[in-house]
Amino acid sequence: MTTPFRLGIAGLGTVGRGVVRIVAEHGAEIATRVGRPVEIVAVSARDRRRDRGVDLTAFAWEDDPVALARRADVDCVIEVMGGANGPAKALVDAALAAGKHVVTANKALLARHGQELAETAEGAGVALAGEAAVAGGIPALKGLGEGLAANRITRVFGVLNGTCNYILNEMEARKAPYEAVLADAQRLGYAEADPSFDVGGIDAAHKLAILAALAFGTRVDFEGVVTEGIERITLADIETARDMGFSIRLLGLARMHEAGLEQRVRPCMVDERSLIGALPGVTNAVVVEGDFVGQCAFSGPGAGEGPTASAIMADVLDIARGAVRPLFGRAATALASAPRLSHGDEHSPYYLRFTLADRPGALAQIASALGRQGVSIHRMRQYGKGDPVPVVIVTHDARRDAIDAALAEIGALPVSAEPPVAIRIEEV
Ligand SMILES: NC(=O)C1=CN([C@@H]2O[C@H](COP(=O)(O)OP(=O)(O)OC[C@H]3O[C@@H](n4cnc5c(N)ncnc54)[C@H](O)[C@@H]3O)[C@@H](O)[C@H]2O)C=CC1
Ligand SMILES: N[C@@H](CC=O)C(=O)O
Ligand code: NA
Repeated sequence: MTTPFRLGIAGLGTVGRGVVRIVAEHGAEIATRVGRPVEIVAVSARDRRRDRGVDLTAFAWEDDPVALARRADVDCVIEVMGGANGPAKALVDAALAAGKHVVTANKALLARHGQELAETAEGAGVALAGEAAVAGGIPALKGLGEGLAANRITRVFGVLNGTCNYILNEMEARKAPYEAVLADAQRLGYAEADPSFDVGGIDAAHKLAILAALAFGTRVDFEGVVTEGIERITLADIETARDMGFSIRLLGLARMHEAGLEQRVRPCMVDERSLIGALPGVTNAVVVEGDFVGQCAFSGPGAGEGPTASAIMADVLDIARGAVRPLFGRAATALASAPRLSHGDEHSPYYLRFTLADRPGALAQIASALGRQGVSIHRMRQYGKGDPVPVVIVTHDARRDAIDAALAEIGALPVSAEPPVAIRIEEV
């Protein structure tokens, strides 16, 4: 009789439920692939009485997730509670200390504590795996860490937050305001418990920090990700972008320069016909450039019950087969510190939106502030005749620090009715 591989699941929300379903529906095939049964033995969540639409009667219940982590009959703990600190961190610490493998979907935890946790797991000879944490169902970590492992990576970028992609697409399709579409993303189980992590770019920054460590062999540096969300993007920006042949995407990008590691998450305008520009709904994409392979793109569902549970179980199957791989593709203690590229050194063409009082000379003040910072104008357009009136300017290639300085100056002018918005135009 083969020994089963026994799972304990902490968290029974969107993702935890999906894991229960996938084991129930595909248990027999999974056992054939792995060569032994994979079974859930215990679960933990906040409310034992709640009906979650899945049968939990065969599993032991633990009110305390840390107790679940310490159970002698659990080989692998699946952490799908969320949160960088608090119970999720306590659970993972306890599981690793007890010599259990850990599979987690928690990018906040890995971005903040992944370095230390990976060192602990590797020291204990157990797995710490997080495929579900980056780009949901897409095998991004596997693709980068295994499939492309022989390459020197030059750049990694992509759309890493499903909620934002969904919001940007739906705002345009339904001509709906941002708030209504965000409520749908929450109802569909895409958004984080605190959705400001999605729309503020923090969730994508968590994922980018993990990807960058894997890509460049550098220590996880979440604090070094320059982060800007989509909160100030309007339907008018989306429609203007479309008019110019662009889609607006929340793009995460990491690249190693001689001067340091560039890590940024920002709304960007990209060619609407590109892979990134055409991503529908909640779809994510991760594009990796390697020196020998060239460019490889992975795309697929980045959030939701099924895709995330699929990624969790991919890690579980690996571990059940005996494959215990380092989370960052090499020993965590071998990851190097990299200097951060100064954010002002970024450069590209920019789309700038100003909301100006309709007064003689208003445009001249904008143009001269841009000129003083050495920002050259490529196109300019005034929309409508209201007061205040939106004015859009597309620049030639410009340094980010010059754009920021010009915008600070313009935002303080009496003719500025709202703070200006800058969206980078990116080649993808
Ligand atoms: N929903 C999605 O599409 C994706 C989610 N993730 C990550 O997966 C994790 C879980 O996400 P969801 O399932 O969407 O969250 P959720 O909010 O639907 O479920 C969280 C579960 O954890 C339990 N929980 C939370 N705090 C607890 C505590 N202190 N003690 C005991 N139980 C506690 C809750 O009772 C609930 O059952 C998060 O780290 C999230 O970032 C990752 C990829 C995609
Ligand atoms: N909230 C996240 C969930 C997956 O990581 C997203 O929208 O991408
Ligand atoms: Na993934």
